[in-house]
Amino acid sequence: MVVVAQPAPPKQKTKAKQRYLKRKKERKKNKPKSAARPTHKDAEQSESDSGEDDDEEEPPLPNVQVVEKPPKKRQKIEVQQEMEDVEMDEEPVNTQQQTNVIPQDLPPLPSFPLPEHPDAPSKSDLALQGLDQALIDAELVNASRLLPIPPNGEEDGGTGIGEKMRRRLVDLGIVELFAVQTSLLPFLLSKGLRDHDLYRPYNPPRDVCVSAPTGSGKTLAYVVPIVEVLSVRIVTRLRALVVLPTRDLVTQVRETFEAVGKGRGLKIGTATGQHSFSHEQAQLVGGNLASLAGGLSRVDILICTPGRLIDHLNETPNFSLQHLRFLVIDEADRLLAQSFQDWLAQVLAATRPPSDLVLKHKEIPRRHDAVAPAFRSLLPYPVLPSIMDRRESSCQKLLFSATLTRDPGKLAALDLRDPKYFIVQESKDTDGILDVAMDKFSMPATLTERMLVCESSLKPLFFFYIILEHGITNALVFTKSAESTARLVRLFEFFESARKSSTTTMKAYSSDLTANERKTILDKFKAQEIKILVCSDLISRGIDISHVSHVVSYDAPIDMRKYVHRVGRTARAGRSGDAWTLVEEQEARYFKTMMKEADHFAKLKRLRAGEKELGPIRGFYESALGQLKESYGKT
Ligand SMILES: Nc1ncnc2c1ncn2[C@@H]1O[C@H](COP(=O)(O)OP(=O)(O)OP(=O)(O)O)[C@@H](O)[C@H]1O
Repeated sequence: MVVVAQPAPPKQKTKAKQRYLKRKKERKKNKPKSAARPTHKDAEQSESDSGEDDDEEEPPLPNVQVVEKPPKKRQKIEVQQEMEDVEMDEEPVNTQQQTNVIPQDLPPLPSFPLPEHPDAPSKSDLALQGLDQALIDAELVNASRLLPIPPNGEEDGGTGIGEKMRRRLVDLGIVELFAVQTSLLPFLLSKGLRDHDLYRPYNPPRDVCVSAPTGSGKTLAYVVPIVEVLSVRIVTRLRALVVLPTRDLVTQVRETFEAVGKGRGLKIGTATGQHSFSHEQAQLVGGNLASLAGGLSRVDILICTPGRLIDHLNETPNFSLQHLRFLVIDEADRLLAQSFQDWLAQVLAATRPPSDLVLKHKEIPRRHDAVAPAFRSLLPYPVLPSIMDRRESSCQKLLFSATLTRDPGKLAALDLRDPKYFIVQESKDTDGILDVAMDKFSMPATLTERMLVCESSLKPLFFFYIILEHGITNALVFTKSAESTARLVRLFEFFESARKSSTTTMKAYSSDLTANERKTILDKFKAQEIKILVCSDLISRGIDISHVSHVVSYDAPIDMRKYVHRVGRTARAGRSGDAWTLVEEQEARYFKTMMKEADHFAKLKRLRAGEKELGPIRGFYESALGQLKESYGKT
């Protein structure tokens, strides 16, 4: 059925529109006749309704009746709705028109790859960024490298050491050089030194940083060259200074110097605060004349802790570092972390000539090596070849550690001169430079590592279990404090008496004891009269006791450096060793993460102990615990 549309009633015009239409009519009237075209009234009407201001006349519309279809209102709204879903920001559009213009057979839009986020740089990439060039150029040394020492004859076999020293080493049972020594000795004992070339003011030596695993022979790597070089000296001056973090290490290194330097006439001194200050002063310097040129040293080599060194620098007359040919910082990362009175800055300043000092004639000794070359410009007369020649301090800094820091701030404080790095790595497959950059440490290949996760309240029981079950003796046991050490030893004594056993002797070694008590205990342990020594981290670094076959971390170490040094008390010099770590359940996650970050977790054997294992000794343990409570109650 066809419906004839009724014309819509005329709309009410606003005053503004009426004014507009009037002006429009007037404009049309004023137009020239030729330009005018016939218009259709309806068209004019619709145009004016649309509100467009257009002077162009519409072509005449045919006079037809308009037949309109019923409006598809609902459909239109739906389309509009869809559009809104898609483009929220756009103006509503004439959807009808739009659908009309989109051709149906368009090819699909090309798809572009999604924007990609660049991968975050790996930890290793980050570690290598901004790395010191000296570290990048490090000499990598394979830990398995050995070099036989020819005992007799002119040929040194590439070791760089003289005949006398070779004979001495062989006498000490050292018939081959360990990896770190194979590189360092020839480097430090370059040709010419044996021709009485003590100082090299015009061609000063390069400083050295060494990273090598625990027990790999770092001590001999500096003791041998120092003895070799200083043996040519005429006047006794303090020419080698070895700084170590603890008194026990000072004693140990002194013994090595004495053994290696036997028959060379070098005088060796120590300063640790173990003796009175005046006693130490009398050992180190002679004479009453203050500021005697070059100091008046009684020792060629001084081995000391940083605190006591600073005391002597500040308060001992005639104590001078102007002659230093070697400054050794062993356990360097630990010492550089120690800011005691800014010891390093004070030591370095003392090796350089002061700007305001001029030596007087009577102070000037006659022997040619009595005043260090770098200090000779202070003399009141020119010294050949010319006073204007630039002479640098010949003090060569040697840094050693199994966990060498790469902290640029700490290394910068050392003011290293053209440093040369040596990195000893256990495996050929690892990247030693990257490992140092990422604080991943090389361990002795002969070390076996185990961990045992335990309930914290039963930790002593687990500890006694591994001692008995695995026959642990000749062991160092590390705890977190002196108090914890004392308690564990006491509990073990009660445990042993409950078992009616006295085969295993266990003693505490801690800062609670006097220096003499500690020495006695350490000597007994070295003589194997004491089987197990329980200690805090006091002796976790550097201490070299060859028969230590086990290390137990009763309290798990809180950082990787501590772990490396503790476990490094065994498996030294190529011997095998076992390291155990007891990890409380609540610490397990942290400990595992620490190990994983150091790429070391896979090396750990994980062990368990349940009631089946612990049951047989639980009764003794509970009895010991009761006795311990009672004894603490009494005290
Ligand atoms: N060439 C060698 N031949 C035989 N034994 C050696 C040799 N070099 C060193 N040793 C012995 O190896 C042991 C470990 O040496 P040293 O104490 O110097 O290790 P280290 O690298 O300083 O360890 P740490 O990092 O724990 O201080 C010592 O007993 C030392 O006498």
